[in-house]
Amino acid sequence: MWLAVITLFPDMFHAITESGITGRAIKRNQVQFCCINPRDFTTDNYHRVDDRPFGGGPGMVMLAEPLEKAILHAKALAVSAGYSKVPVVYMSPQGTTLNEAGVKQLVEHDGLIVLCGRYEGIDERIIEQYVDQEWSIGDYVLTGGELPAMVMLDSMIRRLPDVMSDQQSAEQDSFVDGLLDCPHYTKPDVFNGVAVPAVLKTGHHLNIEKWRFLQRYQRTKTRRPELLASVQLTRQQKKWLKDDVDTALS
Ligand SMILES: O=C(NCc1ccc(CNCc2ncc[nH]2)cc1)c1csc2nc[nH]c(=O)c12
Repeated sequence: MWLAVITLFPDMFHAITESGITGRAIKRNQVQFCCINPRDFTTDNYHRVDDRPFGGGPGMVMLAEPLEKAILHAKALAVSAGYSKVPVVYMSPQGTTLNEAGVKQLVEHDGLIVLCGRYEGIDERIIEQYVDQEWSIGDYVLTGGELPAMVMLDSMIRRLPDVMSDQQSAEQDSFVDGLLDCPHYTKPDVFNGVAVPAVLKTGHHLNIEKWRFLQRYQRTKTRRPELLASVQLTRQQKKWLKDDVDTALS
């Protein structure tokens, strides 16, 4: 996947390019990643990327011209890399709140240009003339769009084929079927006097799968009941639930 990020703080992106699964995917060239700094497209002596808002008010607004040049440069890079229609995504508090469905849609594209704002935001004419989608990562205020961009890109990159060591673990992600995750345990058997649930050491895979499902269902029901509305249970899972209720009532 071809990715270009437009940002005043390219060094921040070392967090995803230099380590972990995302760093490996970039090193393996499963992802082509670059940062483009609007400041490199300024022509004034002060390399201005922002200015005061028309109409007054606090803070500054990112200037349209350096952003436009950066976007056009990113589009030119995409074309020369063989990608024609590359959407422009703007990370914005006014955007749609990102979720797994949104990530799935985004990672279907061959290429993406991600625009990160700072200050109070960017000149509205850039949004009107160049932005295809606006995404937020939640209703809390941050200092810029870079961390939201990294959150979104991390979630996208792990979904690319052959990026996750065990594709299955990616598919079984709790958010894929809508349920929260079950508890996980590893050595030692007993930690501070607390033992691992016995079923996990039986090697009885069906019982283990049943236990894990019931844990996930119970956790979702207790912590995020609203998620249950969009959960599709398999016939087997429905039977396990029935068994569990019968056992509880017996
Ligand atoms: O650029 C981002 N944030 C920087 C930022 C923060 C505050 C303001 C000023 N807003 C004034 C206002 N808001 C409502 C009414 N008046 C502008 C820009 C950002 C990108 S995606 C995302 N997702 C979750 N949270 C985020 O902050 C972000």
